Amino acid sequence: MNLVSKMGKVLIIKVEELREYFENGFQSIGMNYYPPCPQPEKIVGLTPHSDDSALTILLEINEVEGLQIKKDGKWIPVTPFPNAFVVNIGVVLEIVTNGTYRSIEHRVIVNSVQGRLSIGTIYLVIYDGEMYPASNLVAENNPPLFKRVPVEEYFRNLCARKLRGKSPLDALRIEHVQDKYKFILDN
Ligand SMILES: O=C(O)CCC(=O)C(=O)O
Ligand SMILES: [Fe+2]
Repeated sequence: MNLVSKMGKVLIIKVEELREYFENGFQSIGMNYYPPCPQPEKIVGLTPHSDDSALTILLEINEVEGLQIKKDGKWIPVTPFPNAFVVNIGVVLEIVTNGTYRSIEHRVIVNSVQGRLSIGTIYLVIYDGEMYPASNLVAENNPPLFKRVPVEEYFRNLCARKLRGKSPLDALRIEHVQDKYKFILDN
């Protein structure tokens, strides 16, 4: 809540709205072990994905490289930093911040020498609520980029597919380009 509140303050999201979303959200924890592999180029540690959390806080326990983020179509390694967390924006915050904070696509690759250990906590919204862009971040010249969706429905759709390829977030995107063309045609 502390981290999310600070982000909300910077973006001028109403505190009540943040509470509604996050105060009774749940947190879970997961540990990942990527054993060394003699032919690392033939396998994937963790397939490319965006986190479906609000925030993910990750500790690369034994500081072995492997995490990569996709930037401008290229995979960039995230070099482990001693005693530091990696904080990832998840799709929930992307929706709430109306796209101001983006959830970045990432993956994990393995190596032939050293196993990699990480531990992540994910923080989520309340299950019986709805996800939608915060009201202060939506205006006539800044339309909502995502449709409002019940959290439960979003995660049901998410579980119906594998952790692969397009996120169900893409199904929620509102296309505004057409509105622009319509405006040009109408005028
Ligand atoms: O092991 C890692 O560094 C990343 C794990 C991850 O992306 C995840 O659990 O969602
Ligand atoms: Fe992840």
